[in-house]
Amino acid sequence: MSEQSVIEISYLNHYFGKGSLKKQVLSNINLKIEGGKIIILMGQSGSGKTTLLTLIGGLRSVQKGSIKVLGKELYGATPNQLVQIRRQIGYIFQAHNLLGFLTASQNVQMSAKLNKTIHPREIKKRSNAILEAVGLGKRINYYPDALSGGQKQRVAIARALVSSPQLVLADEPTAALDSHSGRDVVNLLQKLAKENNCAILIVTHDNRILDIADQIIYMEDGRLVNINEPALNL
Ligand SMILES: Nc1ncnc2c1ncn2[C@@H]1O[C@H](COP(=O)(O)OP(=O)(O)OP(=O)(O)O)[C@@H](O)[C@H]1O
Repeated sequence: MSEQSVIEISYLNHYFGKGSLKKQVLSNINLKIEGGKIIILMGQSGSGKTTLLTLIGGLRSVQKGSIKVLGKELYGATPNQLVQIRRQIGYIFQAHNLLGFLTASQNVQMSAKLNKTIHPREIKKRSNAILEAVGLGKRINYYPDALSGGQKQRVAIARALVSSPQLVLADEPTAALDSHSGRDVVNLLQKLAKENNCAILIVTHDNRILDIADQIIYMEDGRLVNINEPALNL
């Protein structure tokens, strides 16, 4: 799938509010992301990064324009179709959202269960194998409270990758981490992404992780500006 677009966005516009309070937050976004690529999305606070990420992730409805994710059009998609697409995407957020009453292994297994492609008998084995791969082999039965920030974020990565998604969306995955843990987490993300030929779109303010990107794109007032073409808008 490496040459095919995992994300294809054309003339996407998005608005918040109604009537005189209506405000345009995304303007004519066009973007293609291919399989296996790591794309970093940067931009000032309020420029529209999270709005774009949540639209791509099927977490809000497309109002105008087109977003195709893994070949499926999100514009006009029914809630049921959006659920199906969401199951094919791995999400990693700043607040890792682990369930405190489940162990690391159970948190990962729960995500794996949602993906009907994994045989029930394989779920535990796969979950523990991926925790091993992120360096938590000795912590699989720990509850989140007993793990450090970096370890929790590794569980979140394991959870996002357990079903081998072709797309991972990460919103500020290193924001809560010190520089050492942040570096570990992105190195891991890069390694696992390349192994699984998975595209990763990362929203970040963290300049220390830019080197892992195949491409860096900037957002300014709801518009995309490619770093390779700075004359366009900067
Ligand atoms: N639910 C909402 N209702 C109204 N306005 C919103 C809503 N969510 C975001 N906005 C506005 O849309 C614009 C884009 O917000 P968004 O969160 O996408 O920016 P961002 O680039 O991710 O910012 P940050 O880096 O601070 O997370 C901002 O002006 C914000 O105030």
